[in-house]
Amino acid sequence: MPDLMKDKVVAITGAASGIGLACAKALVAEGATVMLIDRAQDRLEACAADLGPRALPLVCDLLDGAQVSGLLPRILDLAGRLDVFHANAGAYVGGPVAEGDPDVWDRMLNLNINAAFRSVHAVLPHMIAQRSGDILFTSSIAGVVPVVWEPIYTASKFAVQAFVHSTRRQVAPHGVRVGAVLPGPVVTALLDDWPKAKMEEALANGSLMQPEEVAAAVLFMLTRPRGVVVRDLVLLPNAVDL
Ligand SMILES: NC(=O)c1ccc[n+]([C@@H]2O[C@H](COP(=O)([O-])OP(=O)(O)OC[C@H]3O[C@@H](n4cnc5c(N)ncnc54)[C@H](O)[C@@H]3O)[C@@H](O)[C@H]2O)c1
Ligand SMILES: OC[C@@H](O)[C@@H](O)[C@@H](O)CO
Repeated sequence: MPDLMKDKVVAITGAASGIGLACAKALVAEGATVMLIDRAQDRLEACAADLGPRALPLVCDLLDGAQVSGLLPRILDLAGRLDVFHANAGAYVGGPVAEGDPDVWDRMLNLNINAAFRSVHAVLPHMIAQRSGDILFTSSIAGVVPVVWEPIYTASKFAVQAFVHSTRRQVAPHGVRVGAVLPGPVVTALLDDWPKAKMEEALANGSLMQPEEVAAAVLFMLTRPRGVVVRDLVLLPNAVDL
């Protein structure tokens, strides 16, 4: 069995779909025990069953602050330790600001920013105490390029980038690494919001990646020597002009 992640315990949010699920598969295949965290209980349990005994489902609504605060004890109960926390869950809203619905923005901003930061807050003391660990975000190309067709989503991922860079510097002296993978468009349910014509054009001209490409990048990031951090890894379909 490949064993690049043998004996490591990894927790991934948004693991019942898309990029989170692909990362879970890649890490289980490399010997990790993976806590699959998601609110979609049925999908989550089906995914965990599919991945085998080293994939453990943990149902959590990340928009519920109390559930997020309780994540660490639940992870430790199930897996005994925590080496990697992958704050991956996120949502997408695109379109013109003038025509947007601020209540819809609020739900996305709460998930992409507040829930992600709260989840890191819940697990960081454990990593600092053990003087080792990895915090990894799924950010986006929209975290470093102001994407004109998705200003609110772009703002959410710029916030993620600011958090990654500043928190990384706080916790590096404690042996904890913080980094982000920043993909361009990936074929997942997240892009259901894209106009049909845009999706068809992207599929036809090769400007969409598969989630497995992101999982391979995540595995690369997590398997660098402990003294090296990949702070930002931007990953684009080469046909994307961003
Ligand atoms: N798909 C892309 O093009 C793309 C590109 C760059 C970055 N990203 C980022 O990748 C991450 C994952 O997105 P994806 O494309 O795999 O999307 P996805 O929709 O396939 O998966 C998102 C998962 O998050 C879960 N989730 C949503 N709200 C939740 C909540 N309140 N509590 C718990 N779980 C919740 C969903 O149930 C789902 O399983 C997001 O942060 C997204 O911004 C996606
Ligand atoms: O729209 C371009 C990208 O921002 C988007 O497809 C993707 O990065 C979503 O995170």
